[in-house]
Amino acid sequence: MKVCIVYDSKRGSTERVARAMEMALRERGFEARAWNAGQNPDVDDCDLVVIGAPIYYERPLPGIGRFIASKNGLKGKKVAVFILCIADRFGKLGRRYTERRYLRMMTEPIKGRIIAARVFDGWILGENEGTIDEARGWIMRVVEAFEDGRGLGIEHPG
Ligand SMILES: Cc1cc2nc3c(=O)[nH]c(=O)nc-3n(C[C@H](O)[C@H](O)[C@H](O)COP(=O)(O)O)c2cc1C
Repeated sequence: MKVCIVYDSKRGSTERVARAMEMALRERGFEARAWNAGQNPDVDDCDLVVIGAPIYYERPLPGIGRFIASKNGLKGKKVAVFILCIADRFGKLGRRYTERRYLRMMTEPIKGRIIAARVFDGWILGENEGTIDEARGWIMRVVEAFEDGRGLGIEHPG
């Protein structure tokens, strides 16, 4: 099975998370590759496409939307989506907000089948090691769900 991770990132944290996922998958023997959305990778032969972006000024970085649009909404693909942001830190309201606004902006243009969506706690200065651990764990559970034909639903930090 081949997993393609496509991300956008301005200050590097989303790239770091995408690379951690790529490495975790490869360690377990999966074929996995991470690309910046600007490279516009061909994902036709990918079984699972993982899409990730950070939130800036209330919206995902636009490179990821351009990528999704350029692939006809990833129609016919199984897709997992993740975002990095900080709004999730603000209790129940923050969690609801990240789902209803941020994740929705990621998922709405996708025409493929979304099997998992995940909010990660981002960072501005100083890597968030907890996020890296959670990313490694999440991607393995996503792949298991894919193999079992299940969906994982929406998950938040912690
Ligand atoms: C200028 C700026 C604006 C941001 N705007 C938001 C925002 O509107 N909502 C939010 O939850 N996080 C916001 N963040 C937090 C980022 O999403 C977080 O730092 C993320 O990890 C950055 O990803 P990157 O390093 O891949 O660019 C902002 C961060 C910066 C520096």
